[in-house]
Amino acid sequence: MLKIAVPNKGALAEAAAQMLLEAGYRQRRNSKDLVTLDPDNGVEFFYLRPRDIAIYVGEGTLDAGITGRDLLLDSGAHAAENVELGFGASTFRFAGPIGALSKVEDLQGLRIATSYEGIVGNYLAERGITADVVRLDGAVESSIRLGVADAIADVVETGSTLRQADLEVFGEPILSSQAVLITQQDGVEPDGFAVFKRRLDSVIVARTYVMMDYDIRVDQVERAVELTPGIESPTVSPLHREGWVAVRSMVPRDAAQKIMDELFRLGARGILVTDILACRI
Ligand SMILES: Nc1ncnc2c1ncn2[C@@H]1O[C@H](COP(=O)(O)OP(=O)(O)OP(=O)(O)O)[C@@H](O)[C@H]1O
Ligand SMILES: O=P(O)(O)OC[C@H]1O[C@H](OP(=O)(O)OP(=O)(O)O)[C@H](O)[C@@H]1O
Ligand SMILES: [Mg+2]
Repeated sequence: MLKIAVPNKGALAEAAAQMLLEAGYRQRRNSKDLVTLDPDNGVEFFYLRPRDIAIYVGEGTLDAGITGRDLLLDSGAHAAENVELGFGASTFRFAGPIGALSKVEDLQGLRIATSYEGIVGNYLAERGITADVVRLDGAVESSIRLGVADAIADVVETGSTLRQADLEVFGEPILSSQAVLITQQDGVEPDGFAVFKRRLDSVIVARTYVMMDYDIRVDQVERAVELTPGIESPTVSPLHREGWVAVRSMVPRDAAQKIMDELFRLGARGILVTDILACRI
């Protein structure tokens, strides 16, 4: 039985469960459940704090897990990223009172509040900066106003929490994070892991692409398929109407409208876009 760690709460929990459902796995019905067995698929899901997931996977107690790249790096666990899952995106940044700090070197000798002691400690050490890292559990943005820190290092998604606290980011982003599938570093691939990973990869493809169908005159088909090359190759089928063909191809979702405009300009008609529910590429 494949043992998979899933965030039990926090920013990644809902999206992770949703992705697993779309991949055809059973998920817990009650948000208090600690474990869910999916015997049909040979997987057991363990709902754990996202910060702890890399530890279980690194120790080999669990085969794989979903967590944030920032949490994985912060943990220092013996686990590695396997695939980016395309949700939970954020950056990890330094911030300070507006106008007070402009570069990472300005942190020398200051107090920096963060929940990510590992990442911040390594980042400063690599740059030869000595600062006092104050470890807090959350609501880090309040720490400067409340007098326990001079700067913070925290997750920034929309930036609205920083604005509320009259803080601004400075320096380069420390890292870009998102949800990732992790496995033990240098471990043997667990039984059944290839199928599990393929299912998640397929959800990502189904979310990233749409199916596009259109009719086009034969003399324009070469130009049209240049716009819609698909992943392997587009399907071109004859139409009853003389001199026309039907084309079917996967296109990136975020480019679909622009491609439709260009196809229309080439004379394509009956251009239809549909969602892909599931796939194996
Ligand atoms: N807006 C966000 N706020 C916090 N974490 C986010 C956000 N967007 C993405 N993440 C990611 O979620 C993970 C943090 O999850 P975690 O559950 O520890 O924090 P949380 O959502 O702040 O939960 P809590 O504070 O309730 O424990 C990190 O990988 C982080 O990059
Ligand atoms: O850039 P934003 O969109 O504002 O999101 C980032 C904020 O959200 C998270 O806090 P959360 O609400 O999880 O509270 P916490 O600090 O107590 O964990 C994170 O720690 C930041 O504070
Ligand atoms: Mg939080």
